[in-house]
Amino acid sequence: MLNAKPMRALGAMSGTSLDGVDAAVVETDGERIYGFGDSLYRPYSAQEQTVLSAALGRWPGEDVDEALRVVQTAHIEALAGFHGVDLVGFHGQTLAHEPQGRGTHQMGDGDALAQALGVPVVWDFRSADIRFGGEGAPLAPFYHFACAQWIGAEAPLAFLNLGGVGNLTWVDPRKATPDEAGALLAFDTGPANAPINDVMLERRGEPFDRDGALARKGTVAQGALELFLDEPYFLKMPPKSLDRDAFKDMIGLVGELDHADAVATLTGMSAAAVLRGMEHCPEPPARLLVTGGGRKNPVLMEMLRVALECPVEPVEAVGLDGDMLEAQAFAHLAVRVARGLPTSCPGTTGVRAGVSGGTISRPDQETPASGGRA
Ligand SMILES: Nc1ncnc2c1ncn2[C@@H]1O[C@H](COP(=O)(O)OP(=O)(O)OP(=O)(O)O)[C@@H](O)[C@H]1O
Ligand SMILES: CC(=O)N[C@H]1[C@@H]2OC[C@@H](O2)[C@@H](O)[C@@H]1O[C@H](C)C(=O)O
Repeated sequence: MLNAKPMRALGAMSGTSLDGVDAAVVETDGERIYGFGDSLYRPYSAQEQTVLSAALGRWPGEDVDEALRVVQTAHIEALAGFHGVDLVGFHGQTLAHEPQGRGTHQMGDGDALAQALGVPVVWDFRSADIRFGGEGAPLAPFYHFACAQWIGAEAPLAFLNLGGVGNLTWVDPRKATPDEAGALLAFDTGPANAPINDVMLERRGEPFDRDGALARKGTVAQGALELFLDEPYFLKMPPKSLDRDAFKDMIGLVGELDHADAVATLTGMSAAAVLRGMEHCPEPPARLLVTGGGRKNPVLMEMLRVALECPVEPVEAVGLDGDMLEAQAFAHLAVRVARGLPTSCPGTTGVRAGVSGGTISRPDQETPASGGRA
């Protein structure tokens, strides 16, 4: 592959926990990371979250107008202050995900965003992968490969994202490219924060279990944990992916428990799902680097540490930003799409062969690069 000039790409991610939009700049040619730029978090208001929650499970053509307005407005507010950007990677808001059924729905209008920002926008990253037999997720693994090289890793390691859903990427940084056979194995581990958040909201009126404070006071109910681990998903070989609410029924398993035991048990379930996932690693990783909001939950992190032989650290241990890694991933992937490079491969989504997902929308008039944020 000829060397390409690095671009200043701006990625935007609105994740399954519906907390807000993360936006971050990466200098990248889609293969290597050259540096990081500015970043910004634009939270959704409680009212916006209510609108988005109500739209979960809906497909294109169903009643999503109000939710679409929330997503578009929040993204324009988050992204408009960045200048000197060559390309935007716009993930959108996942409302529904059925790779073997109706497909996947990342709500968002990349055309309108390109017009509003005056910058080309890459969006709809997941559909092409599903068309070619893949799960459509996870897609961050190609960026994890670039991160492994950026930090100079020489032995296989793993990245774990603890968002609403958990996903694990095993990386062999000795391979030349992410789509080389054996370079990556990735899949969703199971629910991570989503069920904890749902129960915290329902029982305590709080959006999440800050610092694992409630889980720490409770005890994991072993019976419920075992029932959870009987789910056929855990026996399935990767690649595999999940919808946010695929495990909604697990909340019923803790229905009879008091608040602290319920949250401790859901936290234990998230950790146990990761531990099951680790068994799929082709060889033991030298370390497990954790990104996403769950890395800030010390109870969850401790459950992983006591059960695993390798060090379990937040990605900050290697100088990466765990709040922005997914936004950066979609910046990096946008550049890959612009260059026609694959964004997924059999090891990451089960797609038949490497495929470059994403649609590029160009504005009628591009905004000249200028100074400012990023
Ligand atoms: N201090 C904290 N203590 C405990 N949990 C936390 C803390 N900070 C964040 N979290 C959890 O992390 C979640 C946000 O994580 P993140 O932003 O990675 O999710 P997401 O990107 O929306 O999800 P996904 O990766 O599934 O799309 C919060 O909803 C909360 O559950
Ligand atoms: C369909 C969808 O939006 N999936 C998300 C979700 O959130 C975490 C996990 O489930 C992962 O599969 C994916 O996001 C990350 C960014 C990914 O594609 O790598």
